[in-house]
Amino acid sequence: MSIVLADHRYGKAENRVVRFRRDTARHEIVDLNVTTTLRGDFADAYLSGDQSKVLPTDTQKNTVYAYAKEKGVATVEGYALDLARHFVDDVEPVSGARVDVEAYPWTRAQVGGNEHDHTWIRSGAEVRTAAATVSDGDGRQVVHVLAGLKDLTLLKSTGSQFKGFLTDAYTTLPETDDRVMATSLVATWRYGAAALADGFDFDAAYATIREALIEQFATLHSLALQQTLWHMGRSALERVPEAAEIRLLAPNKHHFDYDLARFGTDNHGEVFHAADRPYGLIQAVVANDVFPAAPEAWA
Ligand SMILES: O=c1[nH]c(=O)c2[nH]c(=O)[nH]c2[nH]1
Repeated sequence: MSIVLADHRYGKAENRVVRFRRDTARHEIVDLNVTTTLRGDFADAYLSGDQSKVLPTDTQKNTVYAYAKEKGVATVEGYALDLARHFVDDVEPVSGARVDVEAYPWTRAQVGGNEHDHTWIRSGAEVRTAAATVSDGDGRQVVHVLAGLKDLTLLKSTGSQFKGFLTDAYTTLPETDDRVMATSLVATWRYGAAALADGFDFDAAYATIREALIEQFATLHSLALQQTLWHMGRSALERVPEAAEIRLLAPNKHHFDYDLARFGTDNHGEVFHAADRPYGLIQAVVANDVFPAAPEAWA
């Protein structure tokens, strides 16, 4: 028997970076949660405790903050990419880096009917995400950028049905042709090489995909959440041809008609019990077959 050290990686998780731009009286805010993960020649740190090749996670943290100033955060994807490239290109033992970024949304406070210059209100629960991975291998560098969103909570009060499903001895679910459909969407898409060239507008692509996802959820008469996810993913990739694939993860946040007949009251789809668990968990990967697969982008 031989016990070996298998996969290992390390980094600084959840660096909370708030970056302002104060060049004019109208300030700008970017509010981030940044996680660095490094892979490379670090086995000795585990096997013998030799730290000579270990870039401390404290240094990684400092770099995250320094880059927010030195390189700026023009887009979250670009910032993640700058950091990931730095760790691989400039720190000898590092052969692979992943930088994950979450961006929290703030909207300007309305004061006297006008947007305030330096006061914001934290808006919504929805979080924008980005992840850049850079790895050395076979004499060339492989770069991937993922972008996405999470906690986008969507609900429609009609336009959704679920019937004709498989039944067996344990099936009790009634068929319905008018139900509430709700989810808290996680969507992550991978950009192809064209998006990694300078000048690609990550913000515009993000807005286009977000809009496509919401529009499909709203306008498609849904036969199942599975069908809705397929249409969301397809529409996103059709509208942003630089996106190679999109992964969708959607909890089915069940809303059950509350039985008011017990009290002699009709309930025509007006009063529901919003159950928080268990929930259906529907997932799909939708891909544009023009692009080669890249499972390593997700590792
Ligand atoms: O859209 C749905 N898909 C399912 O697979 C499923 N299963 C279930 O009980 N309700 C639903 N709804």
